[in-house]
Amino acid sequence: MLELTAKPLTPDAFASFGEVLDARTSPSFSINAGRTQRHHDLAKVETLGENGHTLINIFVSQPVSLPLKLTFLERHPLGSQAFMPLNQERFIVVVAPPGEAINPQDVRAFVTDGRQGVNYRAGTWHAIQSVLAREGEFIVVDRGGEGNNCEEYPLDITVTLSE
Ligand SMILES: NC(=O)N[C@@H](O)C(=O)O
Ligand code: NI
Repeated sequence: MLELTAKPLTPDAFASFGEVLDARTSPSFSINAGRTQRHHDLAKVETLGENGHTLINIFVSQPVSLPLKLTFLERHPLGSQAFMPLNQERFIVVVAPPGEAINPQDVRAFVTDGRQGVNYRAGTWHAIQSVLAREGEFIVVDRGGEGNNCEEYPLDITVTLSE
């Protein structure tokens, strides 16, 4: 059993797994006659394989209980997957680097602060969406198309929050 304490999510700590989506830490430029700041091109959307194309989805998820007990991580080899909360929901992120096997020492657990989203790079191992405290609504941008784009890797992980 791998036991992890989730740490606050930061762009640097997450850089090898994908991108953090956050208007507070990303550059922007003014559009719409100055009424809007555009935080432009924040993450790489990958849609690989046959008929690969981008999907825009809404996930409505029930909260997880803590400590979070995981029995697997999953990956999407053919595409990236981004989650952005619509109502400042916090969620737990558990990731491991792309590869055919997971080294338990490389698994990392993070917790978001409500203003952050994530984009998992294609092939990054991750826990399925794990929203905290209340039902959560998320914009999810990922890949549609042919082929199997969801693989699971059995791994028992318990995640706690330090707070
Ligand atoms: N299966 C699905 O659409 N969602 C998962 O990939 C997830 O990461 O939550
Ligand atoms: Ni996923």
